Amino acid sequence: MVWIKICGITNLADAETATAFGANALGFVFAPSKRKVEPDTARQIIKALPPEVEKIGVFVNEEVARVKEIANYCGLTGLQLHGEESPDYCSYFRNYDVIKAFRVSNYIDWQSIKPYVVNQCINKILLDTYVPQQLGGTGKTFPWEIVGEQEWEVPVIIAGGLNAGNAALAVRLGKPFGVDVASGVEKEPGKKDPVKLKAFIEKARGLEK
Ligand SMILES: O=C(O)c1ccccc1N[C@@H]1O[C@H](COP(=O)(O)O)[C@@H](O)[C@H]1O
Repeated sequence: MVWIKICGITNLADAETATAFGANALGFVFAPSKRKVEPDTARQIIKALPPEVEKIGVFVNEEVARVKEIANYCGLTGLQLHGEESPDYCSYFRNYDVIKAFRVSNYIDWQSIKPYVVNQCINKILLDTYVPQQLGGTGKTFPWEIVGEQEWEVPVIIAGGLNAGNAALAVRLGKPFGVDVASGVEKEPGKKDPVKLKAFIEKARGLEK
């Protein structure tokens, strides 16, 4: 069954709704974003969530000490490093599930990803759509078939522009370990739409009636 992360959680109601519909992981953005959440808020939400739900902090080129401080304070279980973090940087977080994001246009630059895999400093790869001057949450897709054409040595997550209308195709073409969505299940930035959330999870998992 495909692993699903719902990103850009800013309030408990959305976190509980996504969890009830079967999300495996929730994402909390601590980088500059329309979905940015304060550590105090994230901590309160995370405290109320069941242990089996993964709590992933999203960071972009943040200082190592600050990432560790927020992760510890909030009770994060994983880190999504969405900037230009190096393999050495990633290896500072051995106690966390480390997801390294790489931005993709119409091909995958395996040479830039390989050092992270060879050094075993990450647990998962996330492929998000390259949009100049935007760090994430772009709402734009890339050709998912380029993921499915390759053998991966670590679990791969597809992100970028996913929604209930395209999730099933992304999973069929890309054959990923998981999918991640932020803007495609929102009413407005930082507020999720329960109807879109439910439909996304059902479509990604092929469970729709
Ligand atoms: O969601 C954000 O605002 C964000 C900001 C900075 C870095 C990453 C961010 N989110 C990640 O972006 C991708 C794609 O999002 P979308 O579904 O296209 O809106 C996803 O991996 C989010 O985790």
